Amino acid sequence: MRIDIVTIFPSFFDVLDLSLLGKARQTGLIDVVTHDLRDFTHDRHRTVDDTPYGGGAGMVMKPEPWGEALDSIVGDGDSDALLVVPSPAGEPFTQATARELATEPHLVFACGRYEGIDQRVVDHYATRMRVRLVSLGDYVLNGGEVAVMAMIEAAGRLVPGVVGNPESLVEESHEDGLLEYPSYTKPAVWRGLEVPPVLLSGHHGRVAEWRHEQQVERTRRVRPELLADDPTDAPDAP
Ligand SMILES: N#Cc1c(-c2ccc3ccn(Cc4ccc(CN5CCOCC5)cc4)c3c2)n[nH]c1N
Repeated sequence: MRIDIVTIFPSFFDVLDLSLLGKARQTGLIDVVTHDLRDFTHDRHRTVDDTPYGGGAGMVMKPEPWGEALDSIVGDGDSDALLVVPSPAGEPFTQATARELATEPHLVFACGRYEGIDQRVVDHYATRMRVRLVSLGDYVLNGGEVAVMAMIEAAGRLVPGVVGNPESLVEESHEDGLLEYPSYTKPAVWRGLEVPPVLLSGHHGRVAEWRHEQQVERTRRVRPELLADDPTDAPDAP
């Protein structure tokens, strides 16, 4: 997988050299390249923003640098790459979105700042490639970098070979539509708190049953809307 990130803060993504994704980069499973948007400006101040047409607070990111930056990545014709634009107005980023991104051979992330990117950038590239506006959640960040970091981590760990034990990806929160069960390790008693006895029983069937019950109970308590599609698990179900 090739990942290109356009941002005015390229060093923000240096942390991707660490941990799982660092190893994935070293082994060539995931190739991440950052591009400084200011390298695609031509004025002395390397200007990337200007005042909004129609008035309003804040500044909007100019289309010209974005056009030059994105053309340098995907060329000036049609592209098979997927352009992902973090935005408060985007579709919700979910585990399903992460799974979809993990199948893409080439992702290009456009990290906006200020009040966002001139709309014509999205409109122009939508004529030449797939473009998805995606939101990390219903809160306002100062730019796209934090969102892109989360999206790369969520999708990157699903790329085959990145996570050592693929089985660990199966029983995770949201993978099966439920929140994860509680986990325990040694010691068997800690500050007077015991590990649930079923987990010490060695009976795999009972352990699996208990873990699923915990998932359903936790999901019903914390995220009942995730159960709404399955009336047998819905809250107060008969
Ligand atoms: N993913 C994600 C995000 C983002 C996100 C993503 C990308 C950028 C680029 C700039 N910003 C700052 C910003 C602040 C406020 C607003 C709203 N105003 C715009 C002008 O009209 C009035 C309303 C927009 C942009 C960003 C925020 N926030 N929250 C998420 N889940």
